[in-house]
Amino acid sequence: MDPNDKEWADEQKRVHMVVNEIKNKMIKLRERAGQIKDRVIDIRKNFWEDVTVNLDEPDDVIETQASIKQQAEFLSERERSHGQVSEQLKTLERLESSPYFGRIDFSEDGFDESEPIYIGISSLMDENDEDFLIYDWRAPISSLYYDYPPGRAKYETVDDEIEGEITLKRQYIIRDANIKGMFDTGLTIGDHLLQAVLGNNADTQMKSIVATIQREQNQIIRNEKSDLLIVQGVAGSGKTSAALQRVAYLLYRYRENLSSDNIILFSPNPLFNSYVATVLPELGEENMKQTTFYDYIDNELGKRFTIESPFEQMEFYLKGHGDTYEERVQSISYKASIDFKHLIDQFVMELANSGIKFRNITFRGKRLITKEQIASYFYSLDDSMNIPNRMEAVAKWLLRQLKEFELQEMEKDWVIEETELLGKDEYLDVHQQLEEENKFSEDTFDDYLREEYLLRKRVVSNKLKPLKQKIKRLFFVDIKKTYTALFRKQRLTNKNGLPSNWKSICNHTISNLDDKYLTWEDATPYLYFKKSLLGFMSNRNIQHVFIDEAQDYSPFQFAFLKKMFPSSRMTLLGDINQAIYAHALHEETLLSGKMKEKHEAITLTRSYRSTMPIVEFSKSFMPNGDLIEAFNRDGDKPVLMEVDHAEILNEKLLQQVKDYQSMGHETIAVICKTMQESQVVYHWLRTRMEAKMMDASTHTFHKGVIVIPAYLAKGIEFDTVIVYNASKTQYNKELERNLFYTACTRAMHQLCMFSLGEPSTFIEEVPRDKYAHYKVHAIQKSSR
Ligand SMILES: Nc1ncnc2c1ncn2[C@@H]1O[C@H](COP(=O)(O)OP(=O)(O)OP(=O)(O)O)[C@@H](O)[C@H]1O
Repeated sequence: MDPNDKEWADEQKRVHMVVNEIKNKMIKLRERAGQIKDRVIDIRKNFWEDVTVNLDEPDDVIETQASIKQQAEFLSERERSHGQVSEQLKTLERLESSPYFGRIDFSEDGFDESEPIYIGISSLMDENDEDFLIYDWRAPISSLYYDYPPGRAKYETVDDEIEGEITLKRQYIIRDANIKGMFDTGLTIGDHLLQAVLGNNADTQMKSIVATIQREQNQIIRNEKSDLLIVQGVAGSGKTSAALQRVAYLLYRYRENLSSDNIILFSPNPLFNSYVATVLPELGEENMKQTTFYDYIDNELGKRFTIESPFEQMEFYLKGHGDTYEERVQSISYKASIDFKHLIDQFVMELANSGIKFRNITFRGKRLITKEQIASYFYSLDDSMNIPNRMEAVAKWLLRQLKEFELQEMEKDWVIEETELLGKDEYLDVHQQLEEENKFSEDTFDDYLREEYLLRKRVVSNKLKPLKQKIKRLFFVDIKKTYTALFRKQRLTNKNGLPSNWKSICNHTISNLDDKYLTWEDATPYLYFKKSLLGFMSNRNIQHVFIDEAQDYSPFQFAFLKKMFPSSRMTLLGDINQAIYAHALHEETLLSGKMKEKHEAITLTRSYRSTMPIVEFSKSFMPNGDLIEAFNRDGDKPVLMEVDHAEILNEKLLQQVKDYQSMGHETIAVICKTMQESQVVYHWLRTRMEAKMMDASTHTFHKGVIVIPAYLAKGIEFDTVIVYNASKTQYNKELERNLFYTACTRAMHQLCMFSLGEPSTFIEEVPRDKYAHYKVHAIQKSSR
């Protein structure tokens, strides 16, 4: 639409009117914030003046306490409302520059007039608080905007379905209260706007997509019915974006009962956490809890074990050779399976009758209760109780035993000696206690004995405290030894379904456990086993669990998470084509459509991240690639440069990076296959230009030239991608197909692949017209 149109002028007038209203509201709110702040300062200053303090009689003490409590509540209520007003101000500040991005004119059946609905990141009422000037994008009526082209349409309210006709659908780009662009749109939400958004440079932080959410993405965002929602979406189809806008939607929809603390997102790596950190705050919401599955496990087991990270496991896998390589691949695959979980469950059932290993309870080098006594008590308990409940009963029994022991121990010489070593404070404390308890005792000798008694009690109790705490934490169960017994026992079996190298796998597992080392494939089963004995203490505070890159979770890991969050709704998002972990090779991934649990599945087939030529190229070597659809954004064909010397490769790489920089690209990723390769490339590059290395410990994402292994680039995107060595020797095995696909699909605008020698078989599968192929024999010379 043209800025000279009358309609444009009218719309601009409305923007000014709305922005004026926002400004007025801000003035009023600032005034209110100031008043509340003054009041808060006032209350803090005069806190004690307004409290009646009287400690003469017990009744007076109670009254004083009540008075203090009341005053404290009054203060925190004021502080809370100050917080709320500040939040409202922040939202208005966000609206001030760009109050809305969309409009639909909707005429509800049964009403004559069609009403314009303006949609923005938050609602805004008019001066009299009667009419909506802006509707929040998450309001029920706003779904019309995302779901329908002009014509018949309907939306659901909490208890009704409203039908009618959309007579107009319009999009705006508004910056600093000026309309920069305005489009009337048809079927999909603004190709124009989407083209503009996707054509921008990559950012180090993900952006919100509320202005251009597509219909199929909206289905994910607003899904309220499913307890388990599984999204299979091709690379760049907006899975992560949809997940984050879904969090914002849920926080709005259930704002009475749901807060960001009730939502957890499992993300693929620490870098990803910072990459997505700004989306929710941009939408006026707080971030949900975020963790990686590794951090979650490490938090539980990291004190007792060194735990291999999934990336270390990946490095092992990608090396592709070694004496025990095949055996370990088998082990990874089996330990990821539900069969292995069944094996553990079966073992736990047997342990209910015998076999759990316990630890002796010792104190000052002396065995107080032997492991045999504990075992005998445990197995004497009613076996209709489950194991964790029996463990709790054992803990209580042990604490009772300790209490008896404590009384006996008080008489020992060492205790008397230690009372002499107690500090002045302890003496004073005991003296005071005695004074309170024996206020009117006049017998000094008696008082002395009592004092001594209390001191001895204190010495023993202090000494026993750590032991009691350990008992409460059920440390008397020797989990490692019990778990090891599973493999000792198992290595004798040769059942169907077990890997052919099972005996050897068992031996390796035992030796790792002895060394307090957990491989990544062992970590979840071990924790699952531990919790099967000690109790899951499931996290009922979490109401929604989001798992991004869900294809990388094994069926065992998923079953574990279900058990940890039994009452939570789950949203799993992933792409089977990006499954790169070894267990995914033989085992089903969560997204392969064979999930047994009741679930709803949504498929996203359209890729928004990369230009059409990049999508066309990368889908050509993927099975079912024809189901991947490219968003229509033009760009250069991917380039393959085949070189015959590592030196030439490096020189060409340098040249290519410089070319991309001169084209204005800001994030340029050199993607390698392994960490080792990345380090070599990084060391070469950084002596010639500014470059950064990203490894598993990188927590923030910066613009510039980045060297990164493919598996760490998951979930993020770059203006341009250079695949360092896309040769046949590097990308050949089936899982390497997915790794290569993941690498290529990180590119938004340009993709270049170098190949030292013959190119990867995957590239050979791509029709020749989908990429440019250059063979470079010497640095200056290149031929087509
Ligand atoms: N509706 C949309 N409007 C604007 N941009 C979008 C939309 N959907 C996706 N995008 C953009 O496409 C890119 C890819 O999105 P996102 O990272 O959410 O995809 P993904 O499916 O999680 O990708 P992958 O699995 O490859 O990591 C992002 O830059 C995102 O902003």
